[in-house]
Amino acid sequence: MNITKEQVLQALSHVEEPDLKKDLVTLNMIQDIHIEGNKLAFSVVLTTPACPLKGLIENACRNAIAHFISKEVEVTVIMTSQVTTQRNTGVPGVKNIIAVASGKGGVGKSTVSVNLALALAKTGAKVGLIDADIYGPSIPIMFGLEGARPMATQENGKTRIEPIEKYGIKLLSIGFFTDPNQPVPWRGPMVSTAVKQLFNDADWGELDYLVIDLPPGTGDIHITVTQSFPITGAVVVTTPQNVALADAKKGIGMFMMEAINVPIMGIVENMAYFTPAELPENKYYIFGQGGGQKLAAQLDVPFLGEIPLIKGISDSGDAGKPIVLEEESPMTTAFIDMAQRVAQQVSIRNAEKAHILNAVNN
Ligand SMILES: Nc1ncnc2c1ncn2[C@@H]1O[C@H](COP(=O)(O)OP(=O)(O)OP(=O)(O)O)[C@@H](O)[C@H]1O
Repeated sequence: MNITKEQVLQALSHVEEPDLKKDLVTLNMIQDIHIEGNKLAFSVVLTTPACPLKGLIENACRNAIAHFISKEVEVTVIMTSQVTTQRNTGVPGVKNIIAVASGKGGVGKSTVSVNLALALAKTGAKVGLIDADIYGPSIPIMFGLEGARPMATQENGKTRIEPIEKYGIKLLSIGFFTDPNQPVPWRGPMVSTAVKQLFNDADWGELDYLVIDLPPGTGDIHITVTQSFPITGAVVVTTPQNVALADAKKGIGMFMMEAINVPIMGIVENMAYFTPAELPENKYYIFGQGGGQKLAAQLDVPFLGEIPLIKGISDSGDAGKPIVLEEESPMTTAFIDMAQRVAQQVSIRNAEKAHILNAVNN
């Protein structure tokens, strides 16, 4: 059989990337085509290793080759990725900044930030995490790093902070620089300077995603961060109760304000239902069902998933080993699904931005 590269590209131009709504060839996602007799190999370069549609896209490619060329072709598809970016994040080497916020305190914003960062890393992405929650930095405890002090060096009169590496991600917490036994009353300008240093003075290296755990509510830090660094998008965490949902709505309203203008990547409903460890298929919606989903529909923003209330989540946080690190548990699946949806939103935003930039330049 004589297959040509043109035939392969022609066949694969019938495969659409479901999120980006263009075909794989136009999106330049097909690379390294090798043909030897009836053997064909090529790479599909996805926009994130956390792509939830990986399997679907691979199958569509195989079907297109069988349909448009021949069923006799032996196809090897290599699924790889190159995370996209469309803006200068203000932090060299960092492609995307994802802010995690909540209207109310205690809804599980830090739990979601940590498990989101680790889930993205688990899919193969390069990930960093900043804990900017000055009122209660909980990330040191969740990583078993209480009392840790990151290395700092002086370079040409500038301080360089080395983020701490654990469980495959790089992290810095405002808590590494304060004494938990002597809470300092932070003043506005001090906070802004300290938080900016976590971005600017740290050696983050190359990162696909930098996740930032913001303090609850809306305040100075939100304004500092969103105005100093172009955020790819915000993930808003809520619990199902009406008070939490009302506060989440306020939080989303803040990001949507003209002066702030951060895209909302979606809502995560934490503690959505209770599941007993011994009966994981039983779901008890003790605080009411579907509130997060309804809010997302009302505000026309994506819904990123429900995370159950499970004692293991809080135990693992306290024990310094977040639950998503467990190999096989329904919780790991819930957090990985959520992380995939977040990565999907990042890719969609970046593609939309590229489209707008192209339209402006042409
Ligand atoms: N899905 C869950 N199941 C069980 N416990 C949870 C869950 N999510 C969070 N928790 C627990 O609830 C408490 C608060 O969570 P977390 O610190 O993540 O909230 P937060 O919104 O970041 O709080 P803060 O307002 O202090 O920043 C922690 O003890 C955490 O372990």
